Amino acid sequence: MALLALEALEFTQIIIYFLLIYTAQFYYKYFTRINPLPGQIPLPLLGNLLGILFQANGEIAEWLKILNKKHGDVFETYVGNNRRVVFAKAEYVEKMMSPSTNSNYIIRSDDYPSFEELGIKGKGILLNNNIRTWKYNRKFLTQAILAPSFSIEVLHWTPILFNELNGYWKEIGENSPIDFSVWIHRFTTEIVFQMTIGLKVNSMAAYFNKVEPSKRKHIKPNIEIEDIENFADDVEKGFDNLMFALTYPTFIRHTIFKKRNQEMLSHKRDINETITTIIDHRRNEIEKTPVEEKLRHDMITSLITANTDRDINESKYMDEDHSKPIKNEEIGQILFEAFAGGIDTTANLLCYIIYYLCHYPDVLARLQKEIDSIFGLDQRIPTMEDLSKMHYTEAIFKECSRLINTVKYTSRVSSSSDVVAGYEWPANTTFIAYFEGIHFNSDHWKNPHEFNPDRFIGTDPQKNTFLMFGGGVRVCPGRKLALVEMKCLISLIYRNLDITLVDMNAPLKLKYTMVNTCTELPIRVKQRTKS
Ligand code: HEM
Repeated sequence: MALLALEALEFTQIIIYFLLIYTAQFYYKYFTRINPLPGQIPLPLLGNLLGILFQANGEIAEWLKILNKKHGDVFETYVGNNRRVVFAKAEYVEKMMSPSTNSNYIIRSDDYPSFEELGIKGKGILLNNNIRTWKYNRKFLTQAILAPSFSIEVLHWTPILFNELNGYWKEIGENSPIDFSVWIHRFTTEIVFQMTIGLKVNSMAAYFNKVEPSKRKHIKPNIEIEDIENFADDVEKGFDNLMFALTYPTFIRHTIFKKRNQEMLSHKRDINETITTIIDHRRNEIEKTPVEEKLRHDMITSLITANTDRDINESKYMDEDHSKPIKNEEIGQILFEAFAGGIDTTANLLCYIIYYLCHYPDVLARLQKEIDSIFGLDQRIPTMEDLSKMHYTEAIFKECSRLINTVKYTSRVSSSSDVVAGYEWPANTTFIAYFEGIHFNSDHWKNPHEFNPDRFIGTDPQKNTFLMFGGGVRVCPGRKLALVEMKCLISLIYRNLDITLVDMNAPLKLKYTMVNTCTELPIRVKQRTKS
């Protein structure tokens, strides 16, 4: 018995010694780190997690805002034991935002252990740090969405789906509040699915049935996947999960938040299953299509047929690693990122735009004047030429993005040592370009907190002072698609509708995950009568 107690004591002592040595080592490394910057002193393993949880409500973006206010344009923060150097000034992010393919800043982040757990390590585009596969996958996405035919398709589908949306709004009537945030996520889901897999998923119809059960519509499913119409919710949950995975160190996720971690993994498995069914469905269709018959030209077909006998891709990207057909799991991750990028970012930005237009009637009047000058009383569908004339509309989009920031920051890891912001940094340093800080920096913007779309009229912002879509080699590949879709939709909305907020005093309700999500935006919709 005494021997056992002695052994237990020894074991406890060993653990205590180990912790003391670990902590001493951690703080030795911390206090002798290269280029010490202001920031909160980290705890071993936890980094600044306590500050993030208790001062910033668990949101890293909010934490950066607090540090930016306290320490200025250059500071540091810790995620677990890993240091992040943060910049909130255009000059400092210049190298990170270099478009050169020889850039030292191609890698977005280090590989978190959660990437392996989620099965996304080295896959897809957004968080893929394997430069070879990232390049290949990105080329596929950009080839599909930057082709002029893709924009033409967006112009074709946006009015059709707007008419469907407005049909439901007419039935709901002008006196009942409508949650624009939910409807617009449903709308962008429908557009993205149409553009990437060529299928209607009845996202808006299903929501109409939910809010107006007495007027239920019959929904004819195009693909037998349970709950596919609610995919926008999956995307939101996916971003929330990713943020959880990026915020909490592994041992915390596996202990205190074990249940939450399991939910995250189970949600990812469900999404994978849904996307695999979508891919199998299309594979089947392709197999059944006679060889002499042309295949539909959409993103999923381009991914499935790549490097096969039925390859529909005009230009072939091949290297020693990529001469074989793309595997299902890789196709799935690329598709998911196209869905996620296309659904959430655009939908949330449209919420900010509607909110600001309701609060600034003079800006709305100028937008309406621009739209009327392009379209008059003509109800024709917008063309690319029409969209190219919508300068004031685009300025509004930019000003809303500057003030609300759909994405508040991005990161890059240096591949070799470099001088940044006047300091020499070793290779493998992680830098954060804090967009929100840059967008509010009074060195770059006059009266930065004022809503003024005119600041984007007639002059281009100084280099790297406006980073709505990020920059450099990892700039958002969906930027053109997003602008075409949003201009087309806004022109349709304000040619046909008068929109008012249910509560003019309510602030915009936002929650930051990987994107700045508008959680609710109750509006009233009145059909516009033109005289
Ligand atoms: C208003 C709409 C959008 C905004 C504000 C937005 C913003 C951004 C930002 C800030 C980044 C990070 C860039 C960087 O690190 O420098 C990004 C990356 C990305 N976006 Fe978008 N985005 C939008 C729409 C889209 C759409 C429609 C798609 C897809 C169809 C998309 C797909 C992606 C992908 C795949 C990446 C990762 C690129 C890479 O790592 O190489 N985004 N986006």
